[in-house]
Amino acid sequence: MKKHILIVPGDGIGQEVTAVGKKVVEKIAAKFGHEFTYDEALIGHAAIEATGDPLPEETLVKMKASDAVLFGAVGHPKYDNDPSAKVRPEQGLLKMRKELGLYANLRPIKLFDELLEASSIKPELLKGADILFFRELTGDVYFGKRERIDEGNTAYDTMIYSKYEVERIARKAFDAAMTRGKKLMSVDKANVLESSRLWREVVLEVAKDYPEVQLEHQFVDAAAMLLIKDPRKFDVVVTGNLFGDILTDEASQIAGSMGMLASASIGDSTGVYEPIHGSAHDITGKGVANPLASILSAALMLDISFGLKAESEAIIAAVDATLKAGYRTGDIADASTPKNMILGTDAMGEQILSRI
Ligand SMILES: NC(=O)c1ccc[n+]([C@@H]2O[C@H](COP(=O)([O-])OP(=O)(O)OC[C@H]3O[C@@H](n4cnc5c(N)ncnc54)[C@H](O)[C@@H]3O)[C@@H](O)[C@H]2O)c1
Ligand SMILES: CC(C)[C@H](C(=O)O)[C@@H](O)C(=O)O
Ligand SMILES: [Mg+2]
Repeated sequence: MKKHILIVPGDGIGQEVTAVGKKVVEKIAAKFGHEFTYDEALIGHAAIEATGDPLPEETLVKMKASDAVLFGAVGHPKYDNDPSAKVRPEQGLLKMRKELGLYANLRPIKLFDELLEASSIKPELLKGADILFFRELTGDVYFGKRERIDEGNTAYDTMIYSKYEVERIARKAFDAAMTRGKKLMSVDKANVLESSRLWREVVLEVAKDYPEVQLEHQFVDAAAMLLIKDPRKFDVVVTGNLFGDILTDEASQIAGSMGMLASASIGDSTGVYEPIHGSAHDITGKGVANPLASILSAALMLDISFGLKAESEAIIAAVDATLKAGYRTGDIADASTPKNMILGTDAMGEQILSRI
C-alpha cells in the first residue's frame, strides 16, 4: 500500500517520542511491504520560533495533502508562565483540529496486564478495564466566544454546543458501542449547564436509532469519581471537549501513565494521531519519556486511516511482548522493577522494533 504520512513532532518530548513512533512505522512498512513516504512540518513553539505562527500555512497545506498525520505535542514553559502571551503554541493545535474538522477524538484506555502494578489504583479493581472515550474536539468552551471586559478585570469563556455537533460525535460513539459491549455512558453537567441539557437531549434522540445499546448518563463530577472507584464499569464514553480532556488525563492512571495513552483525532479530512500527553517540560531533553503512547498512536493510524489491521496488531503485540519481557520506562516502573530493566526513550523503542 502507498501512503504519505506527515510527521509533526511539535515541542518538548513530542520530538523525542515521535521520532520513535516514526521508526516503528518504517519497520512495519519494511516488514509488510508497504511504500510509505514521509514529510515533516512545524507546529507549536517550534513553529513560532521559526515563523512567528504556531500553525504556519505550509504545515496546514501539508496536513491536508497527506494521508495521515503522526503528531507529537505542543507547549513551552515560556508561555505557561506568561498568561499575557498573545501567541501561544496551543493555538496551533486547536487551529489544526478546527481546520481539519477533527471533531472526534478517540482515546482508548488500554490496560496492559503487565502494568497492573504500575497504576495507583488497586490491581483487583483494574484487571480487565478497557474503556474507549469519544471526546468531542472542535466545540465547547475551547472555541466559544471569550473576552476580557471591565478594563481587563473580568474574563469569560463561552461553553457552546450546537445540535449537529453533538449528534455527529454521539453517532460515532453509538457505532463504536455496537462493535463492543453495547454500553455507552454519556457524560455532561445537565443539572447545571444549558449546553449540557442540549447535549443530553440530542444523545437521547440519537439513542432511538440504537435500541440495542444500553445508554447511561452521568454528571461529570460523578463520572470522575466512578472512573477511579470502578473503572471496569465503563465501556464506551462520549463527552464534550473540556470534560473529555480532564477525564482522560484522569483515566491515564488506569493504564499506568500518561505515557501510555494514544489517541486518534478524526473527522472531515486527514486523521491526526497523537499521544494524549503534552510536551512534558519536566522531563524534556532527559531521554526518559515513554514512547509507547506515540507508538500506539501509530498503531491507531495504521488501523483507522489505512485499514491495516494486521500491521496495527503487530505493533500492539510488540508492545505487549516488550512489557512481558519486563522492560519499562521510568513512568511505568514499580518498586519491583530491576534498575537495568528501566529504559530510556530510544532504548525502549529499540525493544519494540526488535519484536516487530
Ligand atoms: N496535545 C498536546 O500537545 C498537549 C497535551 C497536554 C499538554 N500540552 C502542553 O504541554 C505542556 C506541559 O503540560 P502538562 O505538564 O500539564 O502535561 P504533560 O502531559 O506534558 O505532563 C504531565 C505529567 O505527565 C508526565 N508525562 C507526560 N507524558 C509522558 C511520557 N510520554 N513519559 C513519561 N512521563 C510523561 C510529565 O512528565 C508530567 O509529569 C503545556 O505547555 C501544555 O499546554 C500539550
Ligand atoms: C494543550 C491543550 C490545548 C490540549 C487540549 O486541552 O485539548 C491537550 O490538553 C490535549 O489533551 O490534547
Ligand atoms: Mg489534555
